[in-house]
Amino acid sequence: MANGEKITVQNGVLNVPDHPIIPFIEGDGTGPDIWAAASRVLDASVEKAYQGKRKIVWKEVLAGEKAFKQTGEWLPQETLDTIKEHIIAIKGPLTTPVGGGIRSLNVALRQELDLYVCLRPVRWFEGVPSPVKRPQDTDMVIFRENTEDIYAGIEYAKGTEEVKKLIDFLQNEMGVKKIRFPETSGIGIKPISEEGSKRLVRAAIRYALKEGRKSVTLVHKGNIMKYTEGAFKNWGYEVAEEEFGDRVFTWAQYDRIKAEKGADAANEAQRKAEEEGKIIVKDVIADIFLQQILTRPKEFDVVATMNLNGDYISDALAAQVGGIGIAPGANINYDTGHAIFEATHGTAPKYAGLDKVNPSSVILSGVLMLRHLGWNEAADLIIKAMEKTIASKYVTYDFARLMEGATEVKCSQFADKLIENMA
Ligand SMILES: NC(=O)C1=CN([C@@H]2O[C@H](COP(=O)(O)OP(=O)(O)OC[C@H]3O[C@@H](n4cnc5c(N)ncnc54)[C@H](OP(=O)(O)O)[C@@H]3O)[C@@H](O)[C@H]2O)C=CC1
Ligand SMILES: O=C(O)CCC(=O)C(=O)O
Ligand SMILES: [Mg+2]
Repeated sequence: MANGEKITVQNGVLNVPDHPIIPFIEGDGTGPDIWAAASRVLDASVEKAYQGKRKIVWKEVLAGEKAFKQTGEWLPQETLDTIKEHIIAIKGPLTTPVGGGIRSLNVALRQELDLYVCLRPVRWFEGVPSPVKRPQDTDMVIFRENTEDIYAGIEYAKGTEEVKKLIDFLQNEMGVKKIRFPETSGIGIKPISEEGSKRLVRAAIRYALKEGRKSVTLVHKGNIMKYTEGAFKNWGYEVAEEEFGDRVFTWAQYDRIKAEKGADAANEAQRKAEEEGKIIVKDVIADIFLQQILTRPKEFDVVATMNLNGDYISDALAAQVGGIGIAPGANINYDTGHAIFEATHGTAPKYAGLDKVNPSSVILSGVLMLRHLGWNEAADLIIKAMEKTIASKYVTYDFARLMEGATEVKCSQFADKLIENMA
């Protein structure tokens, strides 16, 4: 089956042939260097784990600068169709200009395929340099909503007809008096829906139950944005209690018990729930969360949040375990089975073509993909090789500059060493 076969889905369950065709986007900037390294590591792990019985058949699809050069389009329809058809894909980073130009292709891919969960696990590998004293205490899994929020792209530039119309509507029909400088404002709109929030929190709770995690924390700024972020929190508690009633204990329940029977009774109810192995569903306001992940990381486990908070939190948490050179991710629709695996970081343009940056984020995104396919033996080989390689201080520049006695290697050499360490 040299040409490979398509992955299919039935009732949300993947059917993975031994030679699945998996589309990949190489990415812009450092993408080509990283992808060359990552694909070699993924292939080697599959070869070693299954002795030739299984093999990924890679199929390149175009997006970003390479697509624009070859087709005149940034995100060709053919790319979207191919990914839709093959269910699973993996990608390198794509450039988004700031303050004008094309809108994010990364966001477009997520929205077009309705990949509503951006899953970003954050764990520490022994030996990785970190700015915190106990990086091993950070072990969280971010569920970032991936299709709504200000990422919906409803935004109008200062001085345009659109923004004038919108401001006029807000002032004259909605009675808005608080636009401080109406003549020179741009306006962005933040849609957050009940469906979008509930499907995200549902996925986070299911994950927590399946993986034996202890808590799901809803992170929001609901004190300020009451009907978007505050509503997200309320809908999160609703879905937890309505759909997972006997397997969770929520802080909304805690508050009700406290109001009725006092704090001791509420504490006792939570203690009992923890003892019974129930998932604690709690919430925290986003600003203090960013302090507490540093000061009390052990208190957080699965984190469910909206798009913008999730974007900030992803990079902040990645820093605690060694930075975005080692921060993987997956964009998933749990209903259709579609998923695109990608790193948390971007194109790091100043390092493009230097064979320099850390390929671990895309490699670990590949590990998430292998696990998603059920190919755990290959995934385990990569994790073991990564642990061994980092422990031997054979690392790319980002880790080398923070480690004593490290051997700094190129992106491709790091991949070579991982492959060697699979043996
Ligand atoms: N999903 C995606 O495709 C994403 C795309 N982007 C896009 O990428 C472009 C650049 O964004 P920018 O904000 O500079 O963020 P980047 O993540 O591209 O880079 C910021 C810094 O992070 C470090 N870094 C990034 N990648 C690696 C790596 N593989 N190994 C080691 N260190 C790494 C480097 O730090 P240092 O210089 O200190 O070594 C780099 O200068 C923008 O167009 C942005 O929109 C951004 C995020 C995600
Ligand atoms: O699309 C982009 O350019 C940025 C995306 C991003 O920051 C992310 O995926 O975390
Ligand atoms: Mg980001």
